[in-house]
Amino acid sequence: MARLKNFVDQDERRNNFKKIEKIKKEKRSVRGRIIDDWIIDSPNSDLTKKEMQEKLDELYKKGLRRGRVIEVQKRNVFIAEENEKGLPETENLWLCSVAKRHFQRAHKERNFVVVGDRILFEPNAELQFDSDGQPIDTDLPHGVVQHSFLRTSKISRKDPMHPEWEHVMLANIDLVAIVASVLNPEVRWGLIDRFLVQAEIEKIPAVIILNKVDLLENEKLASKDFLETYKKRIAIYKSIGYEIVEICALKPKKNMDNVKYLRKLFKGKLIGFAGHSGVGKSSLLNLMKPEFEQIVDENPDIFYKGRHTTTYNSLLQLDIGAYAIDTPGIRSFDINNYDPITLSYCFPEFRPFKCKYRECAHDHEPQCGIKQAVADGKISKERYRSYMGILKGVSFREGEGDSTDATMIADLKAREQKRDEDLAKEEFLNNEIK
Ligand SMILES: Nc1nc2c(ncn2[C@@H]2O[C@H](COP(=O)(O)OP(=O)(O)OP(=O)(O)O)[C@@H](O)[C@H]2O)c(=O)[nH]1
Ligand SMILES: [Zn+2]
Repeated sequence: MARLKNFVDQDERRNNFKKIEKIKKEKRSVRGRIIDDWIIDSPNSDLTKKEMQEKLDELYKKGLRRGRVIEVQKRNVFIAEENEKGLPETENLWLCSVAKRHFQRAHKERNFVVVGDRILFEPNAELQFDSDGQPIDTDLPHGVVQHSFLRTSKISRKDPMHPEWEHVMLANIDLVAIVASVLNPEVRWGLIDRFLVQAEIEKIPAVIILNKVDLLENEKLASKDFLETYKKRIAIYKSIGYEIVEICALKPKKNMDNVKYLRKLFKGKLIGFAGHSGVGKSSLLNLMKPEFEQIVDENPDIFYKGRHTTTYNSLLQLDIGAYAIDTPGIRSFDINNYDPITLSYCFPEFRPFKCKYRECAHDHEPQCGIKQAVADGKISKERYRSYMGILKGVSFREGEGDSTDATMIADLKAREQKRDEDLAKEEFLNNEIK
C-alpha cells in the first residue's frame, strides 16, 4: 500500500501539529502580527529569535522589502508590497523574478513561491523577460525574490508531474472556501472530502459552498433520487459540524441572506477558493466585489464542459476588507500520503471511537471501533468509503464517480500514465517556475 510511504513517526507528527498551532496562535497571517522570526530558506535555521531578528534587520538595511505574492506567471512573480501591519497593498505592485539559487528545489516542492507567500524581495533595475525570452511590457518596478517566510498554512496536493513532490496550491490562508456546484458539473463529494482532509491537517477552518442551486429546480437535471441523495449528503456534513452554504451566484438577489452571510464570514480573512473547474468560483468572487473583473462566461451554459477561464492563481483584495486567492479549477487531486492515524484524525466524526489496536487502519483489523460505528449508523458509509479511498491512494479525476471499488483501484496504474500526459497540458502547470 502506497499509504505508508511518507510515514511520519507519531512524536514528530504531534510536534508538527503543536508547532503549527503555536505559530497560528502567535502570528496570524493577514490581519495579525508579522512573522519576522522565520525564514524557510535561511542557511541556518537554528538561529534564536533574537539572532533571526538581527539577520532580518540586516536584510532590511541592505534594502530588501517585504511583500506578498499575488500572482505567479511562469518565471514572473507579482508582488504586493506589505505595509507596516503586514497587509499587502495591492496598489503597490512589483514584478519580480526568483533568485537563481532557489531553482534547485531543495524543499521537494514544485515551486519556491506560491500565491499567498510572504517574501523578501530586493529591488533592482534589471528588465524582466517572459518565458519566451521576450521583455515584459510593464510599468511595474522590478525586483528579485530572495527569501520566503515560513507558511502558517497551506493547501497542497501531490505534484501531478512528480508525485514525490508536493504542490502547494494555497499559502497562508485563514479560511478555505471549498466551492462546488450542485449540478453542471455535478457536486463531487470525494473532492470535497480531500480538501477537508487538507484543511483538517492544517487546522484551517473550512466552509463548503454549494453553488448553482437554481439548477435543482430543473426537473430534467435534478431527479427525485438525486435530490434525496443530495439532501442526505448535506445532512451528513452538517451533523459532523461542517458549515455548508447553498447559493446561486447568478441570481444573488434571490439569496441575499446567504450572500450577506458569506460577506460577513469572509471579512478580515485571507480566503483560499478551491474546487473543481467551472463550479462558479469567479462568479462567487464577483458577488464580493461587483466591480472586480474576473473573466466569467456571460451566457451561463448549463451544459458547461469545464472550460477554464481562470488561468493563474491570483490574490485579490475584496471590498469587504478581505483577501481572496482565486484558483483555476483543478482537474485532478492526488492527496499527499498520510498514515492511517493522521488520516483518521482528519475525519472528525471518527475521533470519539476507539479501536483495539492503536495503529488500526480501520480496514481488516478486528474489533475496529470505526467499522462498528459505520455498521451502527453512527458514521456515514459514504464518508467511511471516502476515507478508505484516500487511504488506498485513489485519486480524484474529473469525469469519474466517487466510487472506490476494486475496478477503480485496479485501473489506477493504467490511468496514471495518461493522466501525466494530460496534466502536462493543464494550464495550472503554467505556474511552474523553471
Ligand atoms: N446556472 C448557474 N450557472 C452559474 C452559476 N454561477 C456560475 N454559473 C456559470 O458557471 C460557469 C462557470 O463559472 P465561473 O465563475 O467561471 O467558474 P470557476 O469555478 O471560476 O471556473 P474555473 O475558472 O474554470 O475554475 C459560467 O458559465 C457561469 O455563468 C449559478 O449560480 N447558476
Ligand atoms: Zn479501527
